[in-house]
Amino acid sequence: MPTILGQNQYGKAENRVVKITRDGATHHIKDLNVSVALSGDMEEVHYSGSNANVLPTDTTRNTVFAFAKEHGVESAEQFGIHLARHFVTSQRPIHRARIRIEEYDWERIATSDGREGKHSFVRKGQETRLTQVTYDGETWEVVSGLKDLTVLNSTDSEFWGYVKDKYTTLKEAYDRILATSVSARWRFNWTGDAERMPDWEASYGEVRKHLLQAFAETYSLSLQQTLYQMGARIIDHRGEVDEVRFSLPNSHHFLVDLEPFGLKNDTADGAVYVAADRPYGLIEGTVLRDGCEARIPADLTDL
Ligand SMILES: O=c1[nH]c(=O)c2[nH]c(=O)[nH]c2[nH]1
Repeated sequence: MPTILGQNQYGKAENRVVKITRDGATHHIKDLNVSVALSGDMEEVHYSGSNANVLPTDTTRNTVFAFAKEHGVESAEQFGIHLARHFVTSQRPIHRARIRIEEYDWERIATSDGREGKHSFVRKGQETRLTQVTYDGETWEVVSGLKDLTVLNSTDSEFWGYVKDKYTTLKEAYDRILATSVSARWRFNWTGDAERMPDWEASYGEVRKHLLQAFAETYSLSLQQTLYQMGARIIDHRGEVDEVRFSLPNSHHFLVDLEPFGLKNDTADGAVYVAADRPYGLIEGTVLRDGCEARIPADLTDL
């Protein structure tokens, strides 16, 4: 043979596992991105196409989710060790398993009365803060905002009572995860008067705070309702802002079906979700101070 097979590995990459454990009303979240790479006696599948030694990548994916349910996720290291040991010791042709795990950290969102939130989280790592200042020699316009502020409520979210046609398959949800990565812009009503210039730094912190608190404290029947509440909370508390526009991807978290492995997986406790990447719902809207004009472009990428 003029060619020979060199190093090779295979598996399922980027399994987005979210596990919510409940300690009464206080929820804990473990959010992992798990990639499995296996190698061993894999010459035949490459040379002749015989799959006799191939544990499907689909099975490696199922194993990740089933292990999250059955054995828990104390730490990424412990979870990785458990998985690697399983693949190498349970499958004769597999000699090496490499489990890579990224873990995303979440912080609790404090409530408006200063208590620590029980089931509302903001992902650690700073969002990007944005501003756009326009001046034509006469008129000032300041629009500030943020993007990539990732938030999650592990309960207090439902979605039901929607229109159903022959293409509707979505099941009504009475207790779901609500998660989004907030992109927002808010327009200041400052007109250039140096005496009345807002404290931009303080304003940013306050707008962000109200946005987060409204997200955490709204019992949500739809992301649209949460959007409106976030905008209204900002307008109600911040006199310097007349208009807020949001673009909110609905980051779907689906309960994984673990029935085939004899595991019951419901929202009650220790639920394991797959954080789906694409497609995602995209909910966008503007909230205005009554009587004010909408000037932020509908497409935030135009700003
Ligand atoms: O909050 C939601 N709003 C929707 O418009 C929608 N559509 C959908 O499929 N799921 C959801 N969730």
